[in-house]
Amino acid sequence: MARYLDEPAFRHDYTPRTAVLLINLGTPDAPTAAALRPYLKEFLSDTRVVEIPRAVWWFILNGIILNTRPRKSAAKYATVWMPEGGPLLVHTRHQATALAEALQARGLSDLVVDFAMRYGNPSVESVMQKLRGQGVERILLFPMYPQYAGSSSATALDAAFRTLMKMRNMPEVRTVRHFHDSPAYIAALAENVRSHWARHGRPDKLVMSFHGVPRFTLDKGDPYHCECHKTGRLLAEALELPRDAYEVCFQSRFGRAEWLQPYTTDVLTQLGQAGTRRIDVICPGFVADCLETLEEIAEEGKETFHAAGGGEYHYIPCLNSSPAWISGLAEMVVSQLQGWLPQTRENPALRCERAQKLGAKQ
Ligand SMILES: C=CC1=C(C)c2cc3[nH]c(cc4nc(cc5[nH]c(cc1n2)c(C)c5CCC(=O)O)C(CCC(=O)O)=C4C)c(C)c3C=C
Ligand SMILES: [Fe+2]
Ligand SMILES: [Fe+2]
Repeated sequence: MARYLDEPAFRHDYTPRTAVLLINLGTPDAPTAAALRPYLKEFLSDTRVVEIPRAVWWFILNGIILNTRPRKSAAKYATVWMPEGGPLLVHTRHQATALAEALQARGLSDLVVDFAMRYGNPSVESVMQKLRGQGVERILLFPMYPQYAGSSSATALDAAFRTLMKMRNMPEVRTVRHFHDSPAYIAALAENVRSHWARHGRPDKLVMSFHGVPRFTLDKGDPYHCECHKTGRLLAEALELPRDAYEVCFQSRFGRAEWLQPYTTDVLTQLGQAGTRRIDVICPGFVADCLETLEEIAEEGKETFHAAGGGEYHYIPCLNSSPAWISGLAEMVVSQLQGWLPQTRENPALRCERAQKLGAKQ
């Protein structure tokens, strides 16, 4: 295997470009067991995601999980699949297009905006290679996770760094670590909730459900738990909610180990048992709707709450391509790109000897 990826020969005659690369988690290519298997294998083989000793995990993953989970997960994906593909992919694609338009409207039409997925397609490597082919020499790597976690943001950046190791002419990169307390993100979330309330009235309780991670990661230094709580507090402040009007909880537990608590299912059950007349559930940690929000929260969550005796259940969709979010995202991008814009074309009179011999083309 070649040490480096194919890259275009160096040229003098183009203006080096800057790109924003949105990176999200990834989704299977189809809602089928056959498509789920390689996706789950790639995802669950990531040592940032599952920290069980490799030899033990290899047997559990290949012997049990990959023989049972693909079929079960495929059935869940089938309930949320959209005509253009998996919701996470569809929303991320829309977000990239809308962000490019918002940046154009700010006079940044030369910026390239693209997206990639940490697992599955389009892979981080393939998109970064495409960007190099487009003359991109500076990349803002933007994991689409508001709260930093080793198992989400860091592994997305690992994939980009691994790609850089395969590049002869390595571009400059900047990374976004998190944006859990960014005023633009909080304002977009608050706007999303307010517009839901303007149409449907207010609940007794706002449930903020974040993706969970194993509990031990908090003790070992992962700031994810605290960042989720800070987002929750800032969102509540923006909505002027007292502490007893909202709950922060954690969903999507995987395996038998303890994950961050309280678990969303327990909170929904308790609120139902308490006879709560109406709850609204929002998933602030996901900027795009996906299996975990549409199936686990909007569908299963509702069943859990109703089965426990609860009343009305409203799921508030993710930010997706809401105008407030896209404009907030553009604001964050512009602030991250300070000092990188604009880039200028090299003076032709100063081209190197090789380029002068090659003539006007170079
Ligand atoms: C095995 C442990 C898992 C950890 C740790 C984990 C962290 C984590 N995940 C997200 C965001 C998403 N996860 C999604 C799906 C999903 N997550 C896990 C497991 C862990 N996640 C699995 C096995 C799956 C696949 C679906 C299934 O079989 O249940 C998704 C949705 C993807 C989609 O296609 O729609 C997202 C998004 C974060 C942010 C995070 C750590 C903070
Ligand atoms: Fe997950
Ligand atoms: Fe904390």
